[in-house]
Parts: sequence; structure tokens; C-alpha cells
Amino acid sequence: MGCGSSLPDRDSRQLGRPSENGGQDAKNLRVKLVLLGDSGVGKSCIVLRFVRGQFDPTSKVTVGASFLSQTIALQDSTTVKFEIWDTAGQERYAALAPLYYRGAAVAVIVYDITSPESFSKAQFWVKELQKHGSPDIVMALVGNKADLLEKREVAVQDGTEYAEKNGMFFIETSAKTADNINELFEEIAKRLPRPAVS
Ligand SMILES: Nc1nc2c(ncn2[C@@H]2O[C@H](COP(=O)(O)OP(=O)(O)OP(=O)(O)O)[C@@H](O)[C@H]2O)c(=O)[nH]1
Repeated sequence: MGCGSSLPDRDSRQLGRPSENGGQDAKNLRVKLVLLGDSGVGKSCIVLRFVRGQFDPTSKVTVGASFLSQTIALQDSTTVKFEIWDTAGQERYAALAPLYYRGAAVAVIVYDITSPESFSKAQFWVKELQKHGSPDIVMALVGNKADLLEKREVAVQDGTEYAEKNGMFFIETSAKTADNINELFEEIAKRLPRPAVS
């Protein structure tokens, strides 16, 4: 289960079913977020860094999917509770992905800046979500492992341009150094549609 392998049972469920959104008001948002991307790009490590502030260099592959939640407070005193579904990137689990992205308000599509194949796979997931995801889904494109600069094979500009063309937010992160991890989730939180106040 990747970087999630060291998580306590209380918060981690393998092969669980996603829950529907709900239980939110204008000041306390609750959003379902799904992470998609090739195996090994660092999805589990991004979640572990965001939720626990940890990094596991011996991270193992995710089986099925795992679930974690984390709440952040924004400057306008809004809180956002992210219900995070970290999907398995291995091809054998691809058919399960719709279970996790269906009804998701946010999709974070991750590639590894040292792997052009993972960038192609990210584009596959963007197209899949454009066809089958919620029409108003907020999508973020993430180039992870930004600490491996000397091994970079995907230019920043390629990520930026692809994201712009597809109406996505783009950021490069490092789960290893924590660079831009909190910023990723804060930026997503700012872009969420706010529920109408009655
Ligand atoms: N240098 C570097 N290594 C990273 C980073 N993020 C993850 N890794 C390493 O990349 C490998 C895969 O990370 P995971 O988080 O398990 O990858 P995943 O995308 O969840 O993979 P699946 O579970 O198979 O879908 C592990 O060895 C991590 O230690 C990063 O930002 N920098």
C-alpha cells in the first residue's frame, strides 16, 4: 500500500468502498478526493506526507486502494475535510478506478518528473475523467519527485501546458522533501465550489 504501509488501522482501510459526499455547510466543507497515476509515482507518499508529515523510502505498492482523511483550515476560517482515496497504480487494478473517482469532487493526477511513461499515463487518466468523472470535478496535475532534478525527463513546461489546455491546476511536488505538498492541498481547497448559503 505504498507509503501508507505505516499508517495505523484506525485510519486505513484496504479495498473499502468510497462514501458519498455530504454533511457539509458553507464554513465546513467535506470533499471526496481521489489520487490517480502510474504505479510508483509517489501517490501514497504524497498522502502520507500531507496527513502525517512523514516519508517512507521503502514504500510498497498499494493494493486496491486506501483511505485517509485530513482537515485543513483556510485563512477565511473555512475548514475543508479531505476524504482521500489513494488508488493502486498497477495496471491490474485499473478496472477498480471508477469505484473511487465516481462522485469525487477532486481528482489529483500524479506523474513522476523522471518518467515520461508516467506523464502519458497521467494524460490517460485526465481523458478518462473528462469522459466519466463528475462534470464539475476540480482536477490537479502533479509532477512529483521534484527533488530528483538531475534525473528530470518531463519539462516543467510540458506539465504547465498540458494542464492549461485541460483547465487543470498544475504543481510540482516532492513527497520526500515536503516541497509544495501542503500548497497542493491548500490550492485545491481554494478552488472548490462553495455551497450556496441559504
Ligand atoms: N526521490 C523521491 N522519491 C519518492 C517521492 N515520492 C515517492 N518516492 C518513492 O517512490 C516509490 C513509490 O512511492 P509510492 O508512494 O509507493 O508510489 P504509488 O504511486 O503510491 O505506487 P502504487 O501504490 O503502486 O500506485 C517509493 O520508493 C518512494 O519512496 C519523492 O517525492 N521523491
